[in-house]
Amino acid sequence: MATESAGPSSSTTETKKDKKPIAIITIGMAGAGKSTFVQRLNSYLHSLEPPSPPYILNLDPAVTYVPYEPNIDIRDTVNYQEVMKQYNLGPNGGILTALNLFTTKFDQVLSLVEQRADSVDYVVLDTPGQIEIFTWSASGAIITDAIASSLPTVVAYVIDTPRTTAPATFMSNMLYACSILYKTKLPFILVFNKTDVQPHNFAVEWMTDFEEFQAALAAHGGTRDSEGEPTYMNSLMNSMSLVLDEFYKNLKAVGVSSVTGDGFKEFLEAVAGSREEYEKDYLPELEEARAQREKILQDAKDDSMTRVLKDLAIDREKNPAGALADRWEDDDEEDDADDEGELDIIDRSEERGPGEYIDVTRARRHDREDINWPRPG
Ligand SMILES: Nc1nc2c(ncn2[C@@H]2O[C@H](COP(=O)(O)OP(=O)(O)OP(=O)(O)O)[C@@H](O)[C@H]2O)c(=O)[nH]1
Repeated sequence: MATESAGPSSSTTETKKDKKPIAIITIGMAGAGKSTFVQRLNSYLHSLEPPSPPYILNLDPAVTYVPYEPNIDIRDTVNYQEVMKQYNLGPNGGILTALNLFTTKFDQVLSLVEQRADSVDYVVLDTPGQIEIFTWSASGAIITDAIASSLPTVVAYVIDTPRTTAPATFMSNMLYACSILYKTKLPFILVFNKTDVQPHNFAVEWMTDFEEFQAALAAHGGTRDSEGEPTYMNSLMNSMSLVLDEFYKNLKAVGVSSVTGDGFKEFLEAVAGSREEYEKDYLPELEEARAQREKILQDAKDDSMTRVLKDLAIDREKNPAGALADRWEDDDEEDDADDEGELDIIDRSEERGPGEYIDVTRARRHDREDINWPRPG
């Protein structure tokens, strides 16, 4: 691929020292091309002048092959096949449980990402193929919130353009995107992928010109019943397209081909715009929510402390000799210090560890005492 000049967010315009990297969470239906997109984005960023290699996280425990070299790979931490066997789960339950287990260690992932904050411009997350496992699970929400609290974050919603040319499919895809936007409230980019097979201008027209979409809807079969009246589905889609018209105003849309590399410059421009959006809209809300959470936590702590001190005073009054026994065991403190040093997440770029799985089978039997996976809830 030809060497590109530095994109809008690369080091020419962003000083690594004063700008945090931006996190790109790649979400999309199975087969939309997420992994190929991440791979192309990776090679595009490497080809910039100067190169801007991203820090990549693979969060799909079930994927057999990823076309890029992730820095952190969920498969190094959780053995999805073992999780399925161990907890007697099917494929989707296995993926969800593996993601839940990984999420319990996500603070370690964050600290590894933060260590790289000075040297990378982009942190890219590839998510499981089963979109709902990430978008509608508690662990997906925890991971998204954790990343978004720590770095400017944007969601890249990858769409299989050739498969979305029918108005009804297009609309259901947009409704799904809409639900993710309102759930995460993060800056959002619609990435129309596979434009080498199907250019995405039809989608841009439908998003910008409501009447064009109505005409496409009317031209599609099944919109009128035998008496020539609009069908229920047709009326529903008409009303929903009006709702979506409002939603499109909050979105950026770009067309890319993950095969040829077309459109990646525009994608990075959209990402740069999203950073501003994150700082202007998302960050103030986040800080307010965080301050509120901290206040609630502090109030609860103060309340508990007051009650503990009160109980303690009563106890000491009744039993003055017992107060002498109120000491921490030295051993406990040592154990705590050991726990803090434990590190289970592997950064592949620092330490190669093929086969370094955390074997949940053994972990449950306590062969490895440093790892204590919780039971999936
Ligand atoms: N023509 C064309 N094919 C693409 C493009 N991007 C991805 N593909 C193909 O689409 C198929 C699915 O791509 P993946 O990257 O595996 O899709 P995914 O969304 O990661 O799939 P899951 O792992 O199921 O989530 C593969 O056969 C890719 O080669 C593209 O831009 N153009």
